[in-house]
Amino acid sequence: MLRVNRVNKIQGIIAVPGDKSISHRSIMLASISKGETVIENFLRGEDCLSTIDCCRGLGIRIEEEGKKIIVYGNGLSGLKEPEDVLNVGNSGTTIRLLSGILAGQEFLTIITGDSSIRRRPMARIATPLREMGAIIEGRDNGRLAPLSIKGGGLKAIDYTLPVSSAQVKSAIMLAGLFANGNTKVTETTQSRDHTERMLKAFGGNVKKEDNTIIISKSDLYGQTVEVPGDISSAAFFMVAAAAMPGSNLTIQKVGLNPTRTGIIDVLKKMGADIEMENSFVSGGEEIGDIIIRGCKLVGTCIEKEIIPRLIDEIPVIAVAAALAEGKTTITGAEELKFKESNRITAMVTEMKKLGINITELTDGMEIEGPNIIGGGNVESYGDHRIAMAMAICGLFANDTVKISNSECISISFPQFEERLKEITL
Ligand SMILES: O=C(O)C1=C[C@@H](OP(=O)(O)O)[C@@H](O)[C@H](O)C1
Ligand SMILES: C=C(OP(=O)(O)O)C(=O)O
Repeated sequence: MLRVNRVNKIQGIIAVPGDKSISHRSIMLASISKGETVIENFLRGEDCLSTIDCCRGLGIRIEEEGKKIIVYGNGLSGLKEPEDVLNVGNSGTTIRLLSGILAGQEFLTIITGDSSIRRRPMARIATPLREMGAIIEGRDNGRLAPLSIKGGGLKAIDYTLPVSSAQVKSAIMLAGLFANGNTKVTETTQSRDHTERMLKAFGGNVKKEDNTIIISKSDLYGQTVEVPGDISSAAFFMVAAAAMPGSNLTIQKVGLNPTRTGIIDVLKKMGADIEMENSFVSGGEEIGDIIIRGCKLVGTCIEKEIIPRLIDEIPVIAVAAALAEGKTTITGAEELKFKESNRITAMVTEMKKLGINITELTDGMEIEGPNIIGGGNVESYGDHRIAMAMAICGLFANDTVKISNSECISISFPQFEERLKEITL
């Protein structure tokens, strides 16, 4: 149980842990590359540790040397049939991206995860991977994990994503590395493009024509990867500082890939005082410091087009909206129903418990502010982003906010409480 009390301001200079999406991808690409990959600032959150476990289960040697992770890649055809079921824990990114790699392997793998993973939709990856030639079975007529995957002999496909999802896009791209011909993936709304960027950095044959990515069989070579700070973790402190007048916070070396910076655009639209400094590029990813000064925010309208650029930040954006003057509407966000929890219902239910004026919509939510936030007991639903968003509510509440099942925070941000203590006065 995490207890959070009201504070007067947010102040300091901090760093947040490594980006979760980039950490997962660095282990997976390194595992199928030739030679060694050294990963710096890898996120030691439970989800990324699950990716390490799964790749070890596929016969890859992965070692921790001080702060670095070293992966001894075996090349494109160097994975081995696992002796046991692979378990991704709570990580959707692990099961979906790894399924793309497993579709390229002639051996059998059975892959599963925790109760949340076993409820999340897998047909979105199984359908295109089957079209490429992989044999994938699962519960509910092949739609739910555990999944069994037997691949090999893949053929390239030309696929338009029916939902905007970087996980589905990446699964097809990774399978495309093992397929004969040019695999094409088209997306109507741009989702995070870390797989495209990292594949290029590892020597992969990948190019983009308009909104279509084209990939073909190519050897990958081990690299040094410097993982930027996770903007999705930074978002919790960004909202706290932006909405609390008198605050002044610097978050150093955060990933500023434009496919991830929707949170900055939205907070600015809400009147927040945010600046970026010391920008540089490493491994094809933009990195920089974010400086936030607190002020009064105003409500805004968030629609479908921007959702993929801030999908994981919506729970904490709802908190910013509760503190802002006027109405905030979030629509076109149905995908939130398929995350670790149904994040629309979870945020609406829990914020209501603290007296916040919030209404559930079929594809989002509507929040009328500003609210006087009360204390009380709230639930995390075992969802790290819900737990941290509710903790940010506590910083503004007139009594203690107690979040049960808050251990799940270690899935993406094990040092969340420590960092929060460092910046609150
Ligand atoms: O590719 C990734 O690393 C991720 C993609 C997003 O999921 P979807 O692809 O399901 O939108 C996001 O919500 C998740 O936290 C990480
Ligand atoms: C949805 C998330 O992750 P995943 O899909 O990897 O479980 C998240 O981190 O918010």
